[in-house]
Amino acid sequence: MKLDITVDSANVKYTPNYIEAKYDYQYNSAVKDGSRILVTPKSEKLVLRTTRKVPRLGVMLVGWGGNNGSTFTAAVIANRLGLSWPTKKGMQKANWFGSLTQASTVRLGDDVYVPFSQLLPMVHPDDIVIDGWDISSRNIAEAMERAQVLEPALQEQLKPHMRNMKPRPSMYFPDYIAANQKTRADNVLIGSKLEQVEKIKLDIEQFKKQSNVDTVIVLWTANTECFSSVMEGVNDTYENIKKSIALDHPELSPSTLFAYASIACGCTYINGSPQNTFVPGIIEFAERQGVFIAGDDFKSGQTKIKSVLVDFLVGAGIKPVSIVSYNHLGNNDGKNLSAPKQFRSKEISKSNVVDDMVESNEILYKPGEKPDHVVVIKYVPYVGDSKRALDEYTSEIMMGGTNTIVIHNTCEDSLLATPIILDLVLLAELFSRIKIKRENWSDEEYTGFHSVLSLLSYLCKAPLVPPGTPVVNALAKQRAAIENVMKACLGLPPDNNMTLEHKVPFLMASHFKERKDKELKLDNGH
Ligand SMILES: NC(=O)c1ccc[n+]([C@@H]2O[C@H](COP(=O)([O-])OP(=O)(O)OC[C@H]3O[C@@H](n4cnc5c(N)ncnc54)[C@H](O)[C@@H]3O)[C@@H](O)[C@H]2O)c1
Ligand SMILES: O=P([O-])([O-])O[C@@H]1[C@@H](O)[C@H](O)[C@@H](O)[C@H](O)[C@@H]1O
Repeated sequence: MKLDITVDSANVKYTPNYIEAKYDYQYNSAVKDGSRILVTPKSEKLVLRTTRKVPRLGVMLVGWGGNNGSTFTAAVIANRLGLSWPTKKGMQKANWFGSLTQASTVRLGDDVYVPFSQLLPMVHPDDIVIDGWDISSRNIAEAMERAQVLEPALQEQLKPHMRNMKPRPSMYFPDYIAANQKTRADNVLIGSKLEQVEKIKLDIEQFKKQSNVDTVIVLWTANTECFSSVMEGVNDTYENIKKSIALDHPELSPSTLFAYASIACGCTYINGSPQNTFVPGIIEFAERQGVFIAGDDFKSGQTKIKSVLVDFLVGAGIKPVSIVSYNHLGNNDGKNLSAPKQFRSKEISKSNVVDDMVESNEILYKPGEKPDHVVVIKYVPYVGDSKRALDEYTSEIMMGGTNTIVIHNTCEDSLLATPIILDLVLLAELFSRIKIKRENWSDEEYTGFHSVLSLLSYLCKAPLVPPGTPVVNALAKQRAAIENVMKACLGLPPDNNMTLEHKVPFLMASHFKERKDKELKLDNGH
C-alpha cells in the first residue's frame, strides 16, 4: 500500500524535481591525550537535496550464472509476476524477506512505522533490468537449476522467462580462483587485458543502449578470488593501473579490471566477495571520476550475527575471549573456498568484523588484546546451498565466571545473500540522487557522498571506507546510519531513543495533547 507521508515542517520543500531539506547536523568531536579528554558538540547547517525522479535501473552481475546471480534474477521475476508455488506446507508466495528496503520498517515517531522503501523515492525491484557475465555459458534458467536453491515448482514457472538470458563471456585468469572452477570455464574472453577491458566497457554501453536504462550498476557476485598484492608502480595509482593494463600485468585480477571498466563507464561498482578488488589505484580512479564503489563481501549469515552479538556483549561489559565460527556447505562457492588461497580471502573478511567493538572498550581489553577468533569453512557437496553453521562465543563474566553461547544455523546461503544484493543496488542508486551543501552555499556547490560509499557498510562483512576514516561493524549502528541519512533527507532528526516525551511530565502532557489534535485533523481529512 502506497503511503502518503507528510513532513509537517518549514524545513522541507517539495519541488517538481527535488525534495530539499534543511538539516541541522549535530555530532561530537572528541580528542584524547592520556587521561585528558576534550569533547566539542558540533552543528552543521546543511541542505540535503534528493532528486525525485527514479531512473530505469540496469544491474549487470559478474557471476550471473552463480547461485546468487541466478537466484537474484529468479526472485526479481517471481516477485514481479507475483508467483506462488506449492510446498509441503502449502502455497508459498514470492516475497523479499531479508531485504532491509523491502521487508523492514522505520519508526517515524511514537508508534508509527513505515516501510524503508517508502521513505524516499526508490527504484522498485520489479523494474530492475538484469544482465551480466559468467565464465560458464549456461543460460540463467539452467544456472538456476544447477544452483538447486529454489523449489522445482517455482523453477518450472520461471524457466520460460530465464532461458533466453545468456551470460556474456567474461574475463578468466585461472590463478585467481580455485583450480576446481576450470570445468565451468567455457565462456571466456581471449586477448590482452586491455582488449578484454575494452570488451567489458563495450558490453556495458551496449546493455545501456539496448535495454534503454538510465543507470547501470555493476555488482560482482562471481567467485572469491585470492588477494592481489598491492605493488608500487603497478596498482597503487590510477596512472599505474592504466599502464599495467596496457602491459598485461599479471597482478591485475578480473574483479579489479571489472571495477576499472565500470568506473570508466561511470557505473557504480559493488564487490560482493571478500578479495581486495579495490586496490589503491582503483579507489583513486573512482574518486577522480566521482563514481561510487562499495564492498566487500555480502554480510549475510554468521558475520551478520557476529556483528550483533559481539556488540551486545562488549556493550554490556561482558568480555568475549573466544569466538569460533565453523560452517560447512556444498555449493560451488564452498567448492571454490575449499582452495586455501580463496579461503584465506574469506577468512580475512569474516575475522576483522569484531575489531572496532573490541577496541571500543579499554576496561575489558588492554591495547592490542583481542579474543581468540577462528573461522572454519568445509566443503561437503551433499548439503548443497544449505549451509550448516556452528558458532561458539565464550566470554568472561564477573568474578572469574564464563559464559558460553552456542548458535546452530542452517539456511540456504543464497536466500540470505539475494536480498542483500537487492538492497546494495537500490540503496547505491538512491544515494547517487542525494546531494548535500552548507545552507549558506550556492546551489552550484551541492556535492555527493564520497566515492567510497561506506553508507552500505550494513550490507558488507568488511566495509570499504574512505581512506583515513574508521570502520564501523556493529550492525545496529550501520543500519541507523542508513535510516538517519534517509530521515535527514526529509528534515527529520535521528531516533535518539531518549523518548523524553514519554518520561518527563510536562513534555508528556504537551505531546499527548498535540497528538490528539493531529489525529483529529487527520480524521477530518486535513
Ligand atoms: N550467502 C552467500 O551466498 C554469500 C555471502 C557472502 C559472500 N558471498 C560471495 O558471493 C560470491 C558468489 O557466491 P555464489 O554462492 O553465487 O557462488 P557461485 O560459485 O554459485 O557463483 C559464482 C559464479 O561466478 C562465476 N565466475 C567465476 N569467475 C568469474 C569471472 N571472472 N567472471 C564472471 N563469472 C565468474 C562462476 O562460473 C559462478 O557461476 C562468492 O564470492 C561468495 O563468497 C556469498
Ligand atoms: O555470511 P557469512 O555466513 O558470515 O559467511 C558465509 C560463509 O560462512 C560461507 O562459508 C560462504 O560460502 C559464504 O560466501 C558466506 O561468506
